[in-house]
Amino acid sequence: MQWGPFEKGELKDEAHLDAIFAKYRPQAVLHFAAFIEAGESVRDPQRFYQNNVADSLALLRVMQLHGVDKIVFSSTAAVYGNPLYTPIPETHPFAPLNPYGHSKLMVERILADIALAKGLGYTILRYFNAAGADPEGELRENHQPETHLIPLVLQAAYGKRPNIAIFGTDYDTPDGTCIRDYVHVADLASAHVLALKRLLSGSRNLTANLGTGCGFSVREVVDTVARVTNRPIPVRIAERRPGDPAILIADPSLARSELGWAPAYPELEQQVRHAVNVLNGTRPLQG
Ligand SMILES: NC(=O)c1ccc[n+]([C@@H]2O[C@H](COP(=O)([O-])OP(=O)(O)OC[C@H]3O[C@@H](n4cnc5c(N)ncnc54)[C@H](O)[C@@H]3O)[C@@H](O)[C@H]2O)c1
Ligand SMILES: O=c1ccn([C@@H]2O[C@H](COP(=O)(O)OP(=O)(O)O[C@H]3O[C@H](CO)[C@H](O)[C@H](O)[C@H]3O)[C@@H](O)[C@H]2O)c(=O)[nH]1
Repeated sequence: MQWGPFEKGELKDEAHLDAIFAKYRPQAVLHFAAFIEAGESVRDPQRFYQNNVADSLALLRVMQLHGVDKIVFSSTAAVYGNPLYTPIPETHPFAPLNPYGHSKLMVERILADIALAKGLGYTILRYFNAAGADPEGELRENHQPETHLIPLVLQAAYGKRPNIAIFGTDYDTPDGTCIRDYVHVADLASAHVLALKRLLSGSRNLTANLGTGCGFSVREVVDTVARVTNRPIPVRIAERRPGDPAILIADPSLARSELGWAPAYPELEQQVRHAVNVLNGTRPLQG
């Protein structure tokens, strides 16, 4: 893999952003930076709104200063809240359950308003559950603290935690546990490349879901990790986690038709295999 230059900085440091824009003269921005832990956003909403909304405004100010008028923004399925129906199309009503989801929806609104007022070109990508790891074995996720299901199940498989807690087994789903649409991080990356090319070609603004359209339950995730790692996984049944919808499955048809996007790694097993390969420092074995 060939990497571009890396500059570390804070969105709110407008002088630094200004220098970076002057140095590289970008044509467009891919905006991933955000606080992402929903539970933390409930405990400290101001910090989330400051970081995710106010600091995004700082980025948009610097973009405008440098005449950069194209942006791809990382949004989330959390804007839909508890879905009224699945699969979820982009036209589904918004009802975020926490400040994290609200903060993303606010930035979506800001982008649409600036597009109307100043002609900003944008693509908003609403990811469902990001999963997997770099298929080439170089990159993986590393959250501190980790709250996402798949990396936690992997920790349980390798004895780095005593067990995995399943948050609720009484949901209205076939096995009683929550269902999510896991989308491989490499497929998220390819959607960004397609979105960027489309934006640069002057196409109209777009808001699109990124998911596979298939759902897997928490138990299915645990079973898949057990199968891939060939290790037993101690499970603890726990209370429901507040704010968790029973089922979140994307209708990804807009991303397919508008971006020509089709996930290369829609299978949960393959996503888990890539995460395991990187975790163990091994190069990809299969697929
Ligand atoms: N992981 C998922 O399942 C998921 C799902 C939907 C949407 N998203 C969105 O995708 C994006 C990336 O998520 P991720 O899972 O890689 O999260 P992450 O926490 O691994 O990465 C976010 C990065 O942004 C940086 N950052 C945060 N605020 C910043 C600021 N003000 N200035 C500069 N840097 C800042 C953090 O230091 C971190 O490196 C986020 O916008 C998130 O909301 C993620
Ligand atoms: O220890 C755990 C951790 C999670 N879960 C369950 O596993 C499922 C997935 O949970 P994650 O925390 O991995 O992911 P979320 O669905 O909560 O949220 C993720 O996807 C959302 C969009 O779908 C948001 O974007 C959010 O930022 C992102 O973390 C949920 O049903 C959750 O209750 C457990 O049972 N035990």
